[in-house]
Amino acid sequence: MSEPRVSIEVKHVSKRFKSRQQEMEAITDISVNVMAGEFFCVVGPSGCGKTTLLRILAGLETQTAGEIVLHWQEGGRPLTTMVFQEPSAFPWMTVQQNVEYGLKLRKVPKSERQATTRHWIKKVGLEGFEHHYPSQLSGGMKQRVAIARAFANDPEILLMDEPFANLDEQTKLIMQQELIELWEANRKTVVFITHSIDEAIVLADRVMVLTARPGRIKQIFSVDFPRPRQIAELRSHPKFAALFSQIWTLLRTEVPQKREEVL
Ligand SMILES: Nc1ncnc2c1ncn2[C@@H]1O[C@H](COP(=O)(O)OP(=O)(O)OP(=O)(O)O)[C@@H](O)[C@H]1O
Repeated sequence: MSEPRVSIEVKHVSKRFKSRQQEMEAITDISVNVMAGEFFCVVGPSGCGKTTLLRILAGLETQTAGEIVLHWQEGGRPLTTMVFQEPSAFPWMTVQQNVEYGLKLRKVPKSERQATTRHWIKKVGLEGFEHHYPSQLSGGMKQRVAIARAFANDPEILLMDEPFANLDEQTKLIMQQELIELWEANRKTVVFITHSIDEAIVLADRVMVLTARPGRIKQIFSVDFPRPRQIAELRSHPKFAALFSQIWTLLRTEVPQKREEVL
């Protein structure tokens, strides 16, 4: 069997924010390879630089030191799509127009665009809501629009910044299960930021734990539950509890440092 391909190579990346009053190191010397088709989660205390790292991967922010290499078999820069914590659907566009947006930008022919849009609207359970505007949807439905738009775009790399953080617990569970199923059928390279250890464990192939700010790699855990995964079953698995406890033991040593800093 051939070796899995590296998709994202993060080499000694640091980021320092400078303002007139102060300089602040957000992340320090992060080096990690995310493999093609891997679901890679990042957890860490609030303010440790998770979003900063993701924004650097998306090309929205420039690192102060180090290098990001995105590998793609076809050469050039792979297509990268980001899903944010806040529902990011355009309020003046219908569900259908929102999902279609990236395809339109890339000038995908109309018939293919419409078929792809229909496919993803159905996949995320928004059939019947094609002509609704985001203001007519619940929070969970808006995040479904964002996820459908991201998958419809067919990116090589999907960057997700706490996409379920603002959802109620039941909707979150449903969305996690739906995301797992979509991903298991499509195997994008995903970097997924979360505050939630159990969200990371149910979704990820590996979980990277960062220290308090400036974020450094504390440890990377492999999550070897077989796929396809069923969240409800996983959570009651003894290995789930053991892994949760290992990650929490590491993270809790970081949280007090952060509190003292804030107080
Ligand atoms: N554009 C910016 N200018 C100055 N400082 C910034 C900027 N963006 C982020 N920071 C600072 O960098 C640090 C890391 O922020 P970041 O949002 O990456 O953390 P995070 O781990 O994603 O936090 P949270 O979990 O609370 O969302 C914070 O102290 C933040 O205030």
